[in-house]
Amino acid sequence: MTYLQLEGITKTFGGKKVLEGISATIRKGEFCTFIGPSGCGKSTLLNIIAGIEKANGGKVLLDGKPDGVQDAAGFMPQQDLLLPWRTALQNIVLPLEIKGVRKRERVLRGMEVLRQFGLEDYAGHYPASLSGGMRQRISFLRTYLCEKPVMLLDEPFGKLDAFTKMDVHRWLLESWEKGNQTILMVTHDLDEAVLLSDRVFVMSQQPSAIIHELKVHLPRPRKWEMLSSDALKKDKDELLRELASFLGK
Ligand SMILES: Nc1ncnc2c1ncn2[C@@H]1O[C@H](COP(=O)(O)OP(=O)(O)OP(=O)(O)O)[C@@H](O)[C@H]1O
Repeated sequence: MTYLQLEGITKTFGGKKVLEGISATIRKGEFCTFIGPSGCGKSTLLNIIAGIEKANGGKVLLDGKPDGVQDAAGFMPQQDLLLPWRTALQNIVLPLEIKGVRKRERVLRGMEVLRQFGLEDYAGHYPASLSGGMRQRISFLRTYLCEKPVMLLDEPFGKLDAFTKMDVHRWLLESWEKGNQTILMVTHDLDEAVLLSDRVFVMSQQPSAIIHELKVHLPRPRKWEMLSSDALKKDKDELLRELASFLGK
C-alpha cells in the first residue's frame, strides 16, 4: 500500500526548470534510493520532500495527506549543519532534548550509538576538531535519534572511507531490518544503492525526471558480503547502463 507519494513534482530556479514531473509511490518500510548525474536535482527533490524547499507544482503526500512528511521525517542534509558550540554527544542527542527526554537517558542513548559507531572517545569533541567522515557519522546519528518513521538521507556516507562505510552499512541494515522505517536516500555510490535499497530510481539530467526504476534482486536480510555477489553486480550493471546514456551530454 502506498505510504509516501510524489505526484508530478516540478521545480524551477530563476526560470531554469530543474525537476520535471517527478512521480513515485513508496510503501511503508521501503528503502528507496535516488541516483542521477551531478546537479540533476536530487538534493532539491529531497529538500522538497522534507518541506525545506517549495515545489512549483505537484504534491508530496504521506498517507494521502499533504504536508505530513515534515513531522514524520528526520532529515540529514548534504551539509552536516552540526552546531559548532555543542560537542558531538550534545549534537546527536539534540532531537531527544527537543522531545523532552531527561538528560541521564539522553546521555545513555547518545553514548550507546556513539559506541556502536566506534566514536565514543569523541563524545566530548567539538565539530571543528572532527574529520569530515566523523562529522558525517555524527550528523547521521543525530538524524537516526530523531526516531521518526521516515528518514531522508542526502549522500549520508559520501565522506566515509571504504572500511568505515562497510561498517556503517552493516549497522544500518541491521537497525533498519529490525524496524519499519521508510528511508529515502540520495547517493552517488552504486554499490551502496544496490546493497541497501529495495528500489533505485534513476533521474535524468535537467530538467530531471525519473527515467528508470530498478527493483533490487538481492534477498533480505542483506549482508555486506553481498557486495561481491553476482546478483549485486547484475543490478549495478543495469544502473551503469542507464547512467552511461548521459555520458558526453
Ligand atoms: N537555491 C537555489 N537557487 C538556485 N539554483 C539552485 C538552488 N538550489 C539548487 N539549484 C540548482 O538546481 C540544480 C540541482 O541542484 P541539486 O543540488 O539539487 O543537484 P544534485 O543532483 O543534488 O547535485 P549533486 O549530485 O552534485 O549533489 C543545480 O543546477 C543547482 O545549481
